[in-house]
Amino acid sequence: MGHPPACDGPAIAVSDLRMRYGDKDVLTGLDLEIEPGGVTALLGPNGAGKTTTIEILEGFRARSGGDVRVLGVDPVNGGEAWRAGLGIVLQEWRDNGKWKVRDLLRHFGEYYLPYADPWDADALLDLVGLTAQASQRVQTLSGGQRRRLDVALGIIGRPALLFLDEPTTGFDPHARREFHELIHRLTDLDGTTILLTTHDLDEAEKLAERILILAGGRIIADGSPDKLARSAATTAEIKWIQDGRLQIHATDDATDFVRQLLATDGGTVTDLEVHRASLEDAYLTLVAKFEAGEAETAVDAFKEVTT
Ligand SMILES: Nc1ncnc2c1ncn2[C@@H]1O[C@H](COP(=O)(O)OP(=O)(O)OP(=O)(O)O)[C@@H](O)[C@H]1O
Repeated sequence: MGHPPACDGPAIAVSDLRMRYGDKDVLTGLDLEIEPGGVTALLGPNGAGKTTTIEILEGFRARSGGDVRVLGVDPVNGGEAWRAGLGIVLQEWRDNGKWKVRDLLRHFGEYYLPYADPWDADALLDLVGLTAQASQRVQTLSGGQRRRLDVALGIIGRPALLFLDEPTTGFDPHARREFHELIHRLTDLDGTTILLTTHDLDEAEKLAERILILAGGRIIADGSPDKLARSAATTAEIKWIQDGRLQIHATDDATDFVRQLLATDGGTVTDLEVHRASLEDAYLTLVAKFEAGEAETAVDAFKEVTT
């Protein structure tokens, strides 16, 4: 027994998902399909509806309309066995402070016994890098250690699908890098499907092979970080040093420009750098276009480079 029963089809299948709070439409027809395995990042400005979407997928929130299947089941009807297939790491929770780390993990692991073969607490502590803290009380952990414990609690039942809501908020760069390695290990080791929300574009680029951008109540862009970055601007910035002076040039054809530069410079060019638009550039451009009412232009620009 490894994973709890997973489905054969997509891990997540959503069509025409709608959510209205009072008279405010937050989701207005969201379509989404995620195949098992890999990391998908859900991005979007504050208030776009990321948490709402994730909560609907987790079965914590009833939707206003549309069709949703998570591990083949409508979350509204998801029973305990279905829930055991999900791992959930919420934005922040501060319970269980007096528990010792290993004891808390063992305790949580027992809940999964009817459905799955949970991680052994010590093996999991090793995986998340908390072996040295095993006998400490939870309230004495640092922020980064606490977050790693949150992840351990989220994955102890070997979920087929893991939701991470802004997992590295408040991490220092070292803790962030360790966390990213942990996420890679999870997908490599267990084939876990991961859906994460983040405001950190750099993190999305490092972790996810697929990026979804939510704005105006639906997904306005969907593709790899690389393709998304290229959608924003085809212009590259080229920097180099020549005769001891920094030179900067913007061009649509970086390869051709560099070829010509090197062919004609007589060997004096050094420190050559080609800078393409980053995912952050692409994201900000897309969302700005969207908010300026140029939704279709923004989406079309993205489609051009992804199809
Ligand atoms: N229970 C609720 N009742 C009424 N409105 C809500 C409720 N929950 C969320 N909203 C509203 O729905 C919109 C989307 O909120 P949500 O938290 O899903 O966005 P988000 O994309 O996760 O935002 P953030 O990036 O700030 O976390 C916001 O305008 C929010 O005020």
